[in-house]
Amino acid sequence: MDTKTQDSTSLPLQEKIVINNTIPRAIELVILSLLISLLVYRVVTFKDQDHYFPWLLALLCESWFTFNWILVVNAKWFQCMTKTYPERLLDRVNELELPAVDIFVTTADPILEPSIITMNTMLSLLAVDYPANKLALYLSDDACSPLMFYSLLETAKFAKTWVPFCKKYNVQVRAPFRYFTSNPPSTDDKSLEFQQEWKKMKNEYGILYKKIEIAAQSTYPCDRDSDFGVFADVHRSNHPTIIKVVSENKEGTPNELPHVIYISREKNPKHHHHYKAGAMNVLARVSGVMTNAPLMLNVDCDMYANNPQVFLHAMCMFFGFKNEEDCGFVQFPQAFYNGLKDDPFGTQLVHLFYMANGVESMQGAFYGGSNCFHRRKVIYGSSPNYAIKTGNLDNEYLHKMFGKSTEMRESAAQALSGSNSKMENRRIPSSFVEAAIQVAGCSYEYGTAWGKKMGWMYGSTTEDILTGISIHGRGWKSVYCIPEPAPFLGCAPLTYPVALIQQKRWATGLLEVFFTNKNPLLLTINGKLWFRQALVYMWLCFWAARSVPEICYAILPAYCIITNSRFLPGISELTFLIPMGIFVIHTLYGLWEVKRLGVSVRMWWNLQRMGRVNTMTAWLFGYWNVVLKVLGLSQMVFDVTPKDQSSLDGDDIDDANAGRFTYDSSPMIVPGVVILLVNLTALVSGLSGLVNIGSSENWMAVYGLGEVFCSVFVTLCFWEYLKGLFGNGKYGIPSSTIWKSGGLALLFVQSWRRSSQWF
Ligand SMILES: O=c1ccn([C@@H]2O[C@H](COP(=O)(O)OP(=O)(O)O[C@H]3O[C@H](CO)[C@@H](O)[C@H](O)[C@H]3O)[C@@H](O)[C@H]2O)c(=O)[nH]1
Ligand SMILES: [Mn+2]
Repeated sequence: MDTKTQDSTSLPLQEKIVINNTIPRAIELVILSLLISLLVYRVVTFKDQDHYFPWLLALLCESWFTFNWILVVNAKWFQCMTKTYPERLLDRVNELELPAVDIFVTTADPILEPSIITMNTMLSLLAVDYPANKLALYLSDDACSPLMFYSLLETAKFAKTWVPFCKKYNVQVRAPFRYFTSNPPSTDDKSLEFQQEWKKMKNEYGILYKKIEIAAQSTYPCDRDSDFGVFADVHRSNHPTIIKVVSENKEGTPNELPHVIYISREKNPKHHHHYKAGAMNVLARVSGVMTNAPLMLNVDCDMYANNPQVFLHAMCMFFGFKNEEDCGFVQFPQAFYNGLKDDPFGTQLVHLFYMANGVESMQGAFYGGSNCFHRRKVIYGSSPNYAIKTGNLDNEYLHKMFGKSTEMRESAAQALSGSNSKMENRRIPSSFVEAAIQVAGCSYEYGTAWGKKMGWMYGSTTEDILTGISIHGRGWKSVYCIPEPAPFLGCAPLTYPVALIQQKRWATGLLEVFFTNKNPLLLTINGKLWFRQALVYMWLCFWAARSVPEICYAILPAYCIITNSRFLPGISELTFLIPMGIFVIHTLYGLWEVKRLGVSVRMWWNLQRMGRVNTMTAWLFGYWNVVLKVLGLSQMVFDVTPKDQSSLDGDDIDDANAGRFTYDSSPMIVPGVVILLVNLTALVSGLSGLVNIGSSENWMAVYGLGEVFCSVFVTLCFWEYLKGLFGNGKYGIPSSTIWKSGGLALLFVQSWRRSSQWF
């Protein structure tokens, strides 16, 4: 063996890099000790207060904030990340040994999720750097849309030239809508042949785009007598299963296209379809009987693969750990190609970076619903290092877990015992269509473990976190992989009402997790979830619950100014330094934290204020949703986030107005407007009080400076709402919302004025 190969085979495929975290940790502890001092101070001075109510409320809120801060400190305590070396992979692993991967793309609505976006995602995945005979691409269409099917047929045809083109010229961005937005490559560095092919490809993509656009405009895009006959007279919420093998790599050659399969699972109003989690379970079963790859990748319809090496990075993780337990799944980050500058609505998840690096030192990344490679056997409920031989799995057990389909049970036994990774087991999808239709039926799951003990878990609108926690609860670890360039890019919400709906769904789903049997504390006691990881899950679950103390705290300063009471120490007292210290250090620390990520100060401020605004509006509704659900009064719905097509139509998004707040009549805005109005009333009444006192008296003694400062701060956080009160058209808050909120604000202020004497 020569030295070169010896070196490269001994080098690791992945490496954990520990990041020095001493200074942040010290600052976090300073903040924590200040918070605790504040609590002690409140308790000690409680009996000296003229007004007990604001003091008590402040104590309760601050106790919660301290608890939350402890969860944050725990989450970020050790920081590390895992680096991958795909260039070493093929020295260590023979291409033939690379495992097969079944790829799942979910879509649910051809209007909210334009099919051309989904098709670009498909194209980017068809063209990844990985042997095509190891891949099968499944598209789940919850809308049962003939347009989607038509688009997929056309896309598969286009892919026959697109994929070889990408591979021949090593194209970096393999989603055509992104690739062709940049100018034609300059002449000097590329050959004439490339120039010509580039133009030809661009032209062909233009034709595909046009075809899909025209089809989208007609009610029924295609000929009823052809392949599309099955779509005639179906209703999206009531129809039989449709499964079509769109393209098949029968010869199993690595340079052809992967298999492409269209699935629209059976729907019937009598059976709950469990939204995305339900779709994922159907995908797991259908792919189980059709191709049964040992690994699966799942992406949302808008998340195209932006880095063609992404599969190789994932394999560095799967092959790089000695112990498979250390790599239950591999999660790639969610980033956005259309992210608005400086994240005005606070939806791009940038600030979760330190949390992600923190859990990487524990059990590992959260499953984020998209951009994740799973082991099939992990999804099938197996525990780490639990060796199963096919013969050991008795039929009764398989029946109870996986359902009645014989093919399903056989394939599950293979997956659990690991025998599906053998090349000899390669399957041809079209010979399993019948079996696949059976397992995609809407009543197939009854009496089985799907959604309860294995598969994607039911019971939360954030099925990702629920599924991830149950995997960690069985003792698996996971890894977060952040290669350059960004592995996947998707569509961020582009308007405020859409961002609100998404935030509400997340907050709802996360709190729902707490009320299932996958509760983090339960899984630590009964399962194998690490205690510290459980605390991080708690931090996540409690997003919605944070709304209540935050709202109380945002209203407190106004209450105090209006009722002439106090919730903070006076400015002349030494103890004033405690809350001031918390505010100043926390602010500067937050600024430094995002600065280290290389984002602008403007973005920091947006994250700050939207952190507050989202908590007090969307998350409050998330909280109510869960309360109603726990009381049995309502059921959850998964509202799909609209994916914006304008960015790929080449319509310049109106730059001046991009990121400007728009409003609809959503009730979620009401609490925000009430908080704003109450604080404005307090500031105005405070000011007019000052005028009456005259200059001779010490006005500082009358109004607590701390309270006024807090009130101004809350107003600044809701500055966009203030603009919305006076805005026109969609930029204005609807007058009905203003009236409702105004009424509520008035009610609060009046009742405080009357009742404050008693507390
Ligand atoms: O009944 C449904 C509803 C949704 N989806 C699909 O689910 C995906 C995510 O939906 P989206 O509206 O884009 O939600 P987001 O809030 O953007 O998604 C984030 O949050 C979800 C819930 O936590 C995760 O499932 C996602 O992976 C994660 O990207 C999309 O591909 C949809 O097509 C379905 O397949 N069936
Ligand atoms: Mn999305």
